[in-house]
Amino acid sequence: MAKIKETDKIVFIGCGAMGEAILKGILQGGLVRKEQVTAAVPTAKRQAYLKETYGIPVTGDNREAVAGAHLVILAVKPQMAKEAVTGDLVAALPEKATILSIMGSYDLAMLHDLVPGHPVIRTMPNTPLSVGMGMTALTADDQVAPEVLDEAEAIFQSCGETVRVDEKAMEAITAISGCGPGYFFVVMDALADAGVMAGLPRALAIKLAAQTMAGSGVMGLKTGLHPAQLRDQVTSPGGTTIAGIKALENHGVRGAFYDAVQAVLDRSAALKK
Ligand SMILES: NC(=O)c1ccc[n+]([C@@H]2O[C@H](COP(=O)([O-])OP(=O)(O)OC[C@H]3O[C@@H](n4cnc5c(N)ncnc54)[C@H](OP(=O)(O)O)[C@@H]3O)[C@@H](O)[C@H]2O)c1
Ligand code: PRO
Repeated sequence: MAKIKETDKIVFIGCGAMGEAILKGILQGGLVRKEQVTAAVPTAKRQAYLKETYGIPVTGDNREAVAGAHLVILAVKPQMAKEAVTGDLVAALPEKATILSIMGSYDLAMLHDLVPGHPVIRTMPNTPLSVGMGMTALTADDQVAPEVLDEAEAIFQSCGETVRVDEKAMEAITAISGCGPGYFFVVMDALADAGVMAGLPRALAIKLAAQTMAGSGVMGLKTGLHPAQLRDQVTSPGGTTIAGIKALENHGVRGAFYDAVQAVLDRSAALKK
């Protein structure tokens, strides 16, 4: 894993759910010292929380935050980007600062318009980052120095897996791993509800559903087998699982996922207009 120099300053513009997950990963992973990180968020409550929890410098002034920055992580909602990254802030950026965005549906061209003259890295992480099990895709323009891209990747490796991709894959990746936790929590909740219907206490039903989802995911990763082969291992001929799968197929479970991914692609395209 690439090292981040002790003199390099990392700045978060916005530090909510995702920013905090990344912050926790890099501090706990020992990638940076807390003095090297600054977060800028507008509300006093969030500022106090971040300062108390992580002991990092926190400010409400984005311009002040980026002074001396090596890497600026844009972790605001895409709708807030223009409010957070003003012309004044761009003017205050050190000449060599690289911009790393985690904003969904915000492509490299839009990032260049937002922060002219700076190398930009676009990423798509996901919420399991907060428990060290994230999946992050990265893409960069050709102005990004290879060692800075290595550092960016190390940031996300401190809280999960990473993959470098061509930008044209980013929207599909958003629809699979970026939004995927949302789909799986719906499935987890539904399976737990069905367990409650079958007479299980709620807490037990949720634990069974969650551990089964986690275990199935790890099996997929560790065995490298095709999901259909893993499914076959559960389905005894004439047994119970195949009866359950038939019911899921009758309800169009596969079609539902195709539609979900297409809906994300459509929404992403609409958000860019
Ligand atoms: N959540 C996901 O599953 C996910 C996955 C991949 C990528 N993303 C992307 O990650 C980004 C952040 O999402 P999130 O879920 O972390 O959102 P979030 O929890 O709402 O955090 C947004 C942060 O931005 C801060 N903020 C708002 N206006 C600001 C401004 N003008 N200047 C500086 N900071 C400002 C907020 O500060 P206060 O707390 O003080 O209001 C908050 O800390 C989004 O662009 C999203 O597309 C999210
Ligand atoms: N969550 C963000 C959204 O819902 C981006 C990908 C995952 O827009």
